[in-house]
Amino acid sequence: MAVRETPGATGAAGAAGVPGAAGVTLARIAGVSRAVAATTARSRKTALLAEVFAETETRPEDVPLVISYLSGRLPQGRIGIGWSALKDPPPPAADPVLTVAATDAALTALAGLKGPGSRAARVGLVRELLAAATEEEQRFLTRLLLGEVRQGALDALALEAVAAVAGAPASAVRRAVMMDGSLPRVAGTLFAEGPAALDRFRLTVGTPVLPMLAGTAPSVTEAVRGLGVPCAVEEKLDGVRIQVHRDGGTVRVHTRSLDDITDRLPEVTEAALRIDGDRFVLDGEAIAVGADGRPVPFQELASRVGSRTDVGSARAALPVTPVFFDVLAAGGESTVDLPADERHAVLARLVPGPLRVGRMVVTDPEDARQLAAAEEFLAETLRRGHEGVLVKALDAPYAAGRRGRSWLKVKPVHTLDLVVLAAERGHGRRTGLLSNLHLGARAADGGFVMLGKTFKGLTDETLRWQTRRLGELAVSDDGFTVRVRPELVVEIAYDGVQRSPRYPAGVALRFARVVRYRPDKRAADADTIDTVLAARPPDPSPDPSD
Ligand SMILES: Nc1ncnc2c1ncn2[C@@H]1O[C@H](COP(=O)(O)OP(=O)(O)OP(=O)(O)O)[C@@H](O)[C@H]1O
Repeated sequence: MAVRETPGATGAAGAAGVPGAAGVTLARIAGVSRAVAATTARSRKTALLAEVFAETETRPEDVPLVISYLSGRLPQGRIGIGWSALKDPPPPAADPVLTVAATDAALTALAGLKGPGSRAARVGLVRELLAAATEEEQRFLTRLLLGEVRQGALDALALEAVAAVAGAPASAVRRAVMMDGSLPRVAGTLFAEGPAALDRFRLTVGTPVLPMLAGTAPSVTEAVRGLGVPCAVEEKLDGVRIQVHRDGGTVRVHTRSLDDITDRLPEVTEAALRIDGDRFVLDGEAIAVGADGRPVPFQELASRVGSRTDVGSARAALPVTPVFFDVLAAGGESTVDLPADERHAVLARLVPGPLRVGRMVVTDPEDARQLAAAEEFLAETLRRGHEGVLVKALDAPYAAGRRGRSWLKVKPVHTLDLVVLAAERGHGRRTGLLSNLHLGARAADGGFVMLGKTFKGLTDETLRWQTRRLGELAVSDDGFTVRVRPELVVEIAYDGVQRSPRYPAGVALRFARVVRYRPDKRAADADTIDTVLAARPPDPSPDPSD
């Protein structure tokens, strides 16, 4: 494997970290990463990024890699390299000649190794890669491979920098990214082909786009008043988000993270084929309703969606129904830019009433009687066993992939989506299993702040699953606590927040318990420490578990 470019190929400019024909070096990325983290000024960060993007002019194929590495993502996803393979690096190279392209080639080769002996081969390849890296590059690479390069806010800055360098309006780049879901990919095309290529990133029936997400509001009244415009108040159904694409006789069903689950939910395909229309994209929720007419708990539904085997008997045991609340395309034409009330009119023409979410409309956000009716709608929705409501501004377009300010969810049960930072080995009945989870919220600097631990709420099946999964993510193990790459998101119920000097934020969760894992979320989607503190004021009573 050739991970080292010959110094002659990069020339003097290459040695200084500026790309020649061979491309951007890892040293350059490590330097920019450090400089961006060290400045708080947004404009300076954007300028630093624009500078490095401009250097890829002769090699636009490097742009996706530069963006991915700077934001701490590996295009290969998980590659099965843990701390043990990285802790004793070989002597570093003297000069920075390792390019991002060569690094990517090495990691692709490494990720492709499977089967017996592959672990040793992976370790061998990683050592070869490290040997080609300078000391600074080794440090960056190690952090990258362990998932420690976290630049949460980088994507928005990188988008502005990409637009500036390519001479395209930021709004056009943002739109393309919404449709494609990947800034690295959009930037690569933009740099290679110019701004006209952005037109290609349009919503097309058959290609999933990231769904629009909701913010949170403490009450219906505050949500409606906060939006300040006519709103729809819709049932919040507790199921699995589905995006259904029908193109003639072909239907594809995608999850919120764009996984294709068509084969697992045949009922959804059948329902989509019964709709009177042939080229459309619908956004909704797959729910399961019990014999009593109430929705069944999400966990049961999740195991149905998660299992690929024996769909037939799973379906017989727990049939699901799609319920739609938005339309992204109809008659083959994108509707995402239409305001929500027009989209709803399209939805109502296309989808029969029983397959549409229950809703009411508030025409005047200051009208006390309408607000009272909206509060009553929430109460009634909860009585029928649903989770809460979504309040949606009727004048807003569909903001794919964004936690829009025009959708606000209101639900009484507060849970947090936290990231598993580590797990302790269990004892007694749980010997041999990873049990007590260390839970972290996202911090402003891209890291995580630990807020507590829990081993409650875990079923035997979940314990076995998490032991296996956390083992794969392990970065260190002192025999008691296994630290992991911060990737798994878990939904936690809790009774409040209390002061606790033992935790870095000075607060800890009271009676935290696991509700469910959220495989549909990434660590970047987890709740922030600010959300946690805003949701529940610290309680001055001491931590009973201290
Ligand atoms: N009427 C509805 N409109 C939009 N989303 C709905 C609706 N009913 C249920 N949902 C679900 O609620 C989610 C919206 O909340 P949000 O975007 O915050 O996702 P989330 O973080 O998964 O929320 P939660 O954990 O509260 O379910 C959607 O992803 C969708 O799955």
